[in-house]
Amino acid sequence: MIRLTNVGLKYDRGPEVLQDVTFHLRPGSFHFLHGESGAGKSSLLRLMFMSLHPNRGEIRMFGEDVTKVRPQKRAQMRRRIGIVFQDFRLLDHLTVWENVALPLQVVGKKPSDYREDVTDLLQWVGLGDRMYVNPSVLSGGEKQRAAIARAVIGKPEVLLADEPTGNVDPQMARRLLRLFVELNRLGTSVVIATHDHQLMRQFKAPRIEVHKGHVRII
Ligand SMILES: Nc1ncnc2c1ncn2[C@@H]1O[C@H](COP(=O)(O)OP(=O)(O)OP(=O)(O)O)[C@@H](O)[C@H]1O
Repeated sequence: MIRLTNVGLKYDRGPEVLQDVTFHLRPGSFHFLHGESGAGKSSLLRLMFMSLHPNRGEIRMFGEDVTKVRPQKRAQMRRRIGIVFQDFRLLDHLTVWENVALPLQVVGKKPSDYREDVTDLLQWVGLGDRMYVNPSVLSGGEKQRAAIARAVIGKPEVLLADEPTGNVDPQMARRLLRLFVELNRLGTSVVIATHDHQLMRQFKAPRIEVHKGHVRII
């Protein structure tokens, strides 16, 4: 499903921030992505989301070599991936509800087919009374929950989440983890970048460890 072989990444003329990264994530797998600040976790997620290109090596997503596919095909492949960015990237000209509905709208689903699901999910993540406001008025934790709802609503084949519980209290972090586990149970491959040791203790899963640009799965 996701296969990286001897991948190297550098920004501009800087040093390689990821070196010789090789791993394979199977369909339906669940991994935490862990490493010190600046180790390269977000960069690795962006490579898997195909928004960054490696300087060397090969990345295959859904069986395709991502550096060889046309931009239009890459955009189609991205629709199979749910992503939670560290900076949320909610669209401020839409309501929270519309943001969460967007992934379903872009794949041509009818509003009548998803109206209830979007509302139910927003209630589940504790945003039942914030659905029709603009994301700009939300707190950091509320934005994070909206971004998570948007990433999971379409039951993507792959979910990539960058510190998805960084702005919420431990109880909400557990609730959100349950959402990721449930999605994984339905077949989604999940990768969650986190510093949260408590979260990693609550759910035993292999870790993709990033240390000084090197990656290993433990
Ligand atoms: N756009 C960029 N241009 C130049 N260097 C970058 C860029 N983005 C990241 N880096 C560098 O790449 C390295 C890895 O950064 P990355 O954000 O992937 O780490 P991280 O493990 O996600 O860190 P954190 O846990 O603090 O979010 C860092 O040294 C960072 O300074």
